[in-house]
Amino acid sequence: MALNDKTAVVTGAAMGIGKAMTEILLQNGAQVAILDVDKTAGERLTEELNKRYGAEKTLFLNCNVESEEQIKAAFQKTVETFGGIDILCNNAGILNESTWEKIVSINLMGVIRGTYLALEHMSKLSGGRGGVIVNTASMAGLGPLPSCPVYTATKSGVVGFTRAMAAASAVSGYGIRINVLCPGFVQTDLMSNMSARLGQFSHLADVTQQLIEKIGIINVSDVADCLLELVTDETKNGEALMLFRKGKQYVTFPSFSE
Ligand SMILES: NC(=O)C1=CN([C@@H]2O[C@H](COP(=O)(O)OP(=O)(O)OC[C@H]3O[C@@H](n4cnc5c(N)ncnc54)[C@H](O)[C@@H]3O)[C@@H](O)[C@H]2O)C=CC1
Ligand SMILES: CCCCCC(=O)CC\C=C/C=C/C=C/[C@@H](O)[C@@H](O)CCCC(=O)O
Repeated sequence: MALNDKTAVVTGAAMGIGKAMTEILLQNGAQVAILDVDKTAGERLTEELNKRYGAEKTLFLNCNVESEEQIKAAFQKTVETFGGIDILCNNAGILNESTWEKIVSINLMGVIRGTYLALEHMSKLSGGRGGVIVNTASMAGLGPLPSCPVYTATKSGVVGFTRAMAAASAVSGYGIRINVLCPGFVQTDLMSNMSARLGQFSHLADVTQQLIEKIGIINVSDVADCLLELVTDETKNGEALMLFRKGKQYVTFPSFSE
């Protein structure tokens, strides 16, 4: 899939991995709606990107993925501005084991909300052009991170939701491919103040630090490169792409169909 003049929506796009996703999509010719709950950071980034890529290429929309209403309004504005939606990156996420219901609401329910609302614009069954959805999970969605049980649960949920939705899309004829990214540790703000983010599991911060040293930390640009692969490679649907310092790998899951 060539990205020239395609329209992408990225959630949690004001910084970190979402910002890098936005940049790689712009570099490849897409126009991008930048959705984020942080208005100051979102507006600052948009101003910077406007200078580099042209004001008609980006649109900042203040949006909390906990709110169905706000997502709905943001998608509507994107469609009015750019004429449709071809690519959705459900990327917004947090790590704070103390506010566990909020992690579920943002990391898992935010992905489900975003996907269902985007189908109304993207699905060929409802007059859309089809396209591709990429969800950001984590390596923690493939194997447990003992210091973050709820974060692990949300990311496992995102992996399962993506794979089921990809199969539903293929069988139903939505014309949408749906894939999931599973990065290991990435250098972003989410990795700061780790002990505080672990809540009642802060005593496991050292164990996590050892795992970080063992598997390494990657850069946001490594994740953005993998996003581009999942967006452009039209053979990929229902795939989980894991990446950490050692490299990237499509995950093989057990099959129960035979
Ligand atoms: N940093 C890491 O080591 C890894 C991060 N991830 C995942 O990548 C995604 C992005 O994380 P990072 O860039 O590292 O974090 P970050 O903290 O650097 O950036 C997250 C962005 O999401 C926004 N955001 C937070 N809550 C939101 C909400 N309710 N609605 C809309 N926007 C919201 C923030 O304002 C921020 O701009 C998350 O889903 C995270 O779980 C996955 C694997 C590793
Ligand atoms: C605490 C910071 C979380 C950062 C956000 C992430 O999503 C990063 C997740 C990165 C890696 C997860 C790896 C999970 C590994 C498990 O499968 C398990 O093998 C680890 C068991 C502990 C160990 O072997 O030491």
